Formats: sequence, C-alpha cells, structure tokens
Amino acid sequence: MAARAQSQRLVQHVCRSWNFGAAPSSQVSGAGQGAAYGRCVSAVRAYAAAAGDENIDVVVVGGGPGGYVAAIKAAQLGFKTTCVEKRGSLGGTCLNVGCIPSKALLHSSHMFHDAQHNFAAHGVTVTNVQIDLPKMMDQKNKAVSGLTKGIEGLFKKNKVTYVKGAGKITGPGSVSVELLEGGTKEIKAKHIIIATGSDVKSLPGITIDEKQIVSSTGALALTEIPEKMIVIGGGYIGLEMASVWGRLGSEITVVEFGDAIVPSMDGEVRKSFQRTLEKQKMKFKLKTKVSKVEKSGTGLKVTIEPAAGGEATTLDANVVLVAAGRVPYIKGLGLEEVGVKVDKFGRVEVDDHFKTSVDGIYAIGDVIPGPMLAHKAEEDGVACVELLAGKAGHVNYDTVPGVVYTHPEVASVGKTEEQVKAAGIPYNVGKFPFMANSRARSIDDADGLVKIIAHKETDKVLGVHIMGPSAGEMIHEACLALEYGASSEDIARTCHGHPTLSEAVKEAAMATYDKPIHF
Ligand SMILES: Cc1cc2nc3c(=O)[nH]c(=O)nc-3n(C[C@H](O)[C@H](O)[C@H](O)COP(=O)(O)OP(=O)(O)OC[C@H]3O[C@@H](n4cnc5c(N)ncnc54)[C@H](O)[C@@H]3O)c2cc1C
Ligand SMILES: NC(=O)c1ccc[n+]([C@@H]2O[C@H](COP(=O)([O-])OP(=O)(O)OC[C@H]3O[C@@H](n4cnc5c(N)ncnc54)[C@H](O)[C@@H]3O)[C@@H](O)[C@H]2O)c1
Repeated sequence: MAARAQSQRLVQHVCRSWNFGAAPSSQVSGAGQGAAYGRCVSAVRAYAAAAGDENIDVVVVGGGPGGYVAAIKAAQLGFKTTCVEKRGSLGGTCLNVGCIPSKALLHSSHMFHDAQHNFAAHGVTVTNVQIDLPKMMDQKNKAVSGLTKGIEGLFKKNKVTYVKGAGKITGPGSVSVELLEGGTKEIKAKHIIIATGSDVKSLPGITIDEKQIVSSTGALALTEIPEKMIVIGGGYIGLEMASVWGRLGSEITVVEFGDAIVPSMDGEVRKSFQRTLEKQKMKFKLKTKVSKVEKSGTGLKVTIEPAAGGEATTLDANVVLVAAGRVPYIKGLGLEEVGVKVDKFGRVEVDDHFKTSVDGIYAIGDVIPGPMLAHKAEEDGVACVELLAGKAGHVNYDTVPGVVYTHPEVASVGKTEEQVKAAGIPYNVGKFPFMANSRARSIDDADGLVKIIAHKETDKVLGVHIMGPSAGEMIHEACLALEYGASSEDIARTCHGHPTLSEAVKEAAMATYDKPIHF
C-alpha cells in the first residue's frame, strides 16, 4: 500500500511539474486541464510499466495450481515474488475450466440423478424433478469466481505481485509481459519459474468449435442437454463429463482407442468400473478411433473405425467431446530462443530440482513430465521454491493419488497389480467389497471394493485401489501408508471409526496379510 501511494504521489508530482494541470479530483480547474492531466498520468504509468520491475527474486509465469502455489510459498519464504497470468483470472485450468467447474457439475447432476432414481428407496418421494440448467451453470460459475477471487486475496495477504498479461522469457532473468490492459512490462528476476500448464490435445480431422464439437471447456458450458453425445477418449475427462451429461439425460457413447478405459487403472478395478458405468447406460466402443466429425443438418456425423484399421461406420450425435488427453502449453513463451529444452512430447525438460537446461529457469506442473494433476502441480510448486530457498524440496510421484470423480469414485495410489507382476515383485493382494461394509449398506451405496497390494515378504504396501462412494477422500490414508512405508498390517491394526466407509480399507488390509472379519 505504501509503495502504491508513493507511486501515486510521484505520478501527480511529474504531471504537475510538467504543467499539465492539477489532479482533476483534487483541484478541478477546467475540463481541458483535467483531460491533459489524465493523458499525462496514463503516459507516465505506461512509461513506468515499460521501465519494469527490478529486484524481483522470483517471477512465476502462469497462475494455475502450480504457479499460484509456487508464488505464495515463495513469498512466504521471503522472496520478492511476482506472478504473471494471461487468463485474466488466477487458478489456471483447474479452477477456471477444470477440476472445480467439473466437480460442481458432477455434484449437481448427481443430486438430480439421486432425486430421480434413489430418493424413493429411502422413503423420500419427490415428483416432477426438473433441471434448471442455467441455474446449475450459475452455481458452477459462482464456485469458480469465488475461488479464483480467493486466490487474488491470498496474493494480497502474502504480498505476491499479480501481473495480468502474457509472459515471454527473453533471457535468463528477463520476462517481457504483454499486458492485458495494453502495453508491455519488463520484469527482471533472479529466478524464473515456468508454470504454463497444458492445453487440449487436438485430433486430426476434428475441429473444435466449443459449441457442438467441444473440448472439456465447451462441455462445461453447454446451454442445452444434448440428446446424443459421443465422447472421444475414455480417460478422466471423458468419463467425468460423460457422467455429468448422462445423468442429465444424454445418451452417451464413449469411443476409446485403447482396449480399456482409464489405461492407468488397476485392471480388475477397471473392469468392475466399466461394468458399473454400463449399468448407468454408458456405451463403450473400445479399440476404436474417430477419424472424422462432420456437420450434418443440425447434428453431427461421426466416422469411427477399428483402431487397428478396418471398415469405417458412422454414428449420429448432437455433441462430440474431444477428451483424448492434454499437451503441455508453451506457446509464445520464447523457450527455443532462450535455449530451454523440451522433450519429444513438448514437455519442458527438468532435473529433479525442477531446473531446466538454462540456469535460473525452472519449470513445474503440467508443463513438465509426471501426472497432469492439480495436486501434483501444487507439490511441484512448493518443492521448487523450497529448493530455491536452500531447503530440501521433494515430490514423490509414486505416491500421487489419482481420483476419477464419477459415482462411485475410483481412487488409487501406487502400483497396479499388472505393474507389480510385470516387475517380478512377489506380492499379496487383499480385497474387501463395500457390500460387506456396514456404512455403505446403511446408505444403500455399496457398489465397489478396496484392493490392496503388498510385498509378499515384507508386507510393505505397494498400491491401493478403491472404487466406492467417497473413494477420493478415503485414498489419503493409503497415500500416508505409502509415504511412511507402512505394511498392510500397520493399516489393519490402526483403529478405524465405526461405522465408516474407511473400515473397508482396514478390512482389505486385514485380508492382505491375514483374513478379514466381515467377509
Ligand atoms: C476438465 C478438467 C478437469 C480436471 N479435473 C481435475 C481434478 O479433478 N483433479 C486434478 O488434480 N486435476 C484435474 N485436472 C487437471 C488440472 O487442471 C491440471 O493438472 C492443473 O490445472 C495443472 O496446473 P498447472 O498450474 O500446471 O497448469 P494450469 O492450471 O494449466 O495453469 C497454467 C496457467 O498459465 C497461464 N499461462 C500460460 N502461458 C502463459 C504465459 N505465457 N504468460 C502468462 N500466463 C500463461 C494459463 O493461462 C493458465 O492459467 C482437470 C483438467 C481438466 C481440463
Ligand atoms: N479427476 C481428475 O483428477 C482429472 C479429471 C480430468 C482431467 N484430469 C487430468 O487431465 C488430463 C487429461 O484428461 P483426458 O481425459 O483428456 O486424458 P487421459 O489421458 O486421462 O485419457 C485420454 C484417453 O483418450 C484415449 N485416446 C487417445 N487418443 C484417442 C483417439 N484418437 N481416439 C479415442 N481415444 C483416444 C486414451 O487412450 C485415453 O484413454 C488427464 O491426464 C488427467 O491427468 C484429471
């Protein structure tokens, strides 16, 4: 605040001394003079902006979960920090067009579906359940704007300078920002952190218009419920958005190139998950690719063919969602000019201290290798600035959980059974179904299981996979177990509250090294 007031006084002083009149608000002496003063203020401000900020310790390019968390942590560690973001709001993909709006719509659509199909079994009768889509979207937008503004508040609280504009690295220690309000700003800093995230992977022959042929961004803002929706890609985005629109009444077909949905998931859990989604009326076309999407009247004609090649067929749809993965976003950053190396997938190459190939330039989050997840980006951000501060920052990518927020949710951490087998590690498996869990039965939401994989000789937990209600909340005791090198017996002998869904984790652990009680 003091710096701002000081610069305000400086601008007034320069304009008065240049005889452009007085500040119109304080000493009004004619419209002409006021306008001249205004022009002078703008000119001096533009000059000051172009002259730039010196003596910055850390400049973070990108204000997503990686970038904004890195900026806050850097400021907390005593670095003079600036964060450059070109979107016009903080929070990146996650808060604006990713995690948050998708979870808002998943929750709203789940409530609608529950009211229609599940309330009656609990003796709650509701008739004529309706969807007010604009209101549903309003609630989503409110959640997004509240959270993005909250980050601006955190920046103020932690004294992070927020520069709105597109940053380009012009050399080690130099970032030139094309300001959203016009003009440019030069920033000189000791350390530059690239946190520019990722963007939708486009597919040949398919042009996204964000109305009928949409990426996740368009799928989060449809103004009508499509009668038929084709989802290209049976991964995280595909299945979450398919759940949203399927629950609201769309007929869903998921076209997946691979021979299974969510390829990173444990095979047994994935099979069970697919069966559950099929019960929810989702249709799957595996080992299939979409080669073309054309407009046909008011709808779309979608050409599909076997992934391995073969005869093409067509499907009709009102909306096609392209959800075949995301790619790192480095457009306009000037990486090639400054010599920052990227790998063949376009990811910025970093060492285990987040250092790029150029001294003083670091990278974190979706733009570097590793799972493209918000919590991983945040951990990268914290570890990166801790290392800059001479501390021991580290992220263990083997214990980053993955959660698909469908219903039931699927959450996992560590190795799948396939991975353990392929690595030739001797192992035990323990499983426990939610059908045998008293809490799941009492709330009539018992689809799914907990599966634990532990080393056969040491009993050390290697992987935990949960499909069930609130799996995304339950997975964290497994993350802790993996972080601390716990055994399945450690989990089993830990007292769990009753009746809770988490007791299924305890029982699965009992089944891993011994026997469960309730199954
Ligand atoms: C629909 C959807 C749902 C998702 N749901 C989840 C979920 O539930 N859980 C989860 O963990 N992950 C989820 N993700 C993934 C998650 O959003 C990303 O992993 C996370 O946002 C990555 O954070 P980041 O900071 O690396 O990048 P981003 O969040 O992409 O942020 C990068 C920011 O940098 C800005 N930027 C880019 N270039 C420049 C430049 N030159 N100058 C200034 N600014 C620039 C961009 O505008 C952007 O705001 C989801 C993604 C999508 C698309
Ligand atoms: N809940 C969450 O944490 C969450 C939610 C959404 C997104 N995300 C993140 O965003 C990233 C992107 O999500 P996504 O679902 O787009 O990617 P994804 O990698 O999860 O899934 C993409 C799927 O598309 C398939 N595919 C690829 N090319 C294809 C083609 N031509 N035709 C048909 N199928 C094809 C792949 O085999 C894969 O199954 C994810 O990697 C994830 O990290 C996370």
